[in-house]
Amino acid sequence: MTHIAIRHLTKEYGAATILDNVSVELPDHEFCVVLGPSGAGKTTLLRILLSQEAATRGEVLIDGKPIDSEPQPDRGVVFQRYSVFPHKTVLANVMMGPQLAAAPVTGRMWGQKRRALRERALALLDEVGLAAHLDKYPTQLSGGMQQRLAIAQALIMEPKVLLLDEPFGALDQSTKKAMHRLILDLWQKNKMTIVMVTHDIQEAFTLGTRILMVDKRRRDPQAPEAYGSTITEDIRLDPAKKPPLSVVEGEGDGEDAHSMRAIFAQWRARAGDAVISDEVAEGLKAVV
Ligand SMILES: Nc1ncnc2c1ncn2[C@@H]1O[C@H](COP(=O)(O)OP(=O)(O)OP(=O)(O)O)[C@@H](O)[C@H]1O
Repeated sequence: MTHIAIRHLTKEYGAATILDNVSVELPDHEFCVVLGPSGAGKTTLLRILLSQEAATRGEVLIDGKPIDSEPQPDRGVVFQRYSVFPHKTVLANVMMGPQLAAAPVTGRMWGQKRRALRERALALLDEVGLAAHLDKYPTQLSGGMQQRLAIAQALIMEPKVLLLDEPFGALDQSTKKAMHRLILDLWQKNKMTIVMVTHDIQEAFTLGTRILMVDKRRRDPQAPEAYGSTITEDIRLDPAKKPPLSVVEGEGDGEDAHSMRAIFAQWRARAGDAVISDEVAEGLKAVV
């Protein structure tokens, strides 16, 4: 069970307010997708969830306990790029995290423990489709393969929460689709709670059980940094009743709330209220 509670979270950098009083509860096994304009504070929110940044005010609780002030293996992360070790092979990359956790200085592990870890790493690499590339280095892999490796690297730590910061943003469409199938499969199997940032509305609808829009509610043209972002839309999607993705068309790129609302409206018009939960239908009445 992994329940995330974000309570009255505010983040300021000097005089600039980035996040302003953000509160949300994410139940166990939620696949939460965060959309919002560039600079809205999406990555900042992920970094706070990861303890790479401290909140100015407010708190984050996982299963009722405030998160540790340092990054811990209970929360894994995959960024858009550069999260694998370039000088290590695929297999060594995946074994590295548990080795460093067991022996922070040397990163070495011996005997039975090492054999067990190797077995686990091999199974995971098989799951993400990299079993045939164990001895390659990241530069010898395609972008999609590098992201598969980054996902395996995060999952070997058995995180309760997986944080994804535009992990598929740099991939071509067909690789992206394959990665979507993979991440949904891993999410089901591993029963983790996922929080993912993306600019891609189609991706949000494909993957999410919950979509949060992060944006400013108030703007002062004279003082653009005066107000921070908060959650302006909170949509629950019932995975059992999702329409085919072809229903989610539109030009929106997740950059603005307006295009997202237009897509919700279009989705409802084509698919009907039956495909969305009552709660979502209520939410839609409010925004459309
Ligand atoms: N360490 C920092 N010091 C000062 N300002 C920062 C710092 N980190 C982020 N910011 C500012 O916080 C704001 C939000 O940045 P963040 O990266 O969270 O936005 P984002 O929504 O993820 O944007 P994008 O979609 O473009 O990636 C930006 O204005 C950024 O300049």
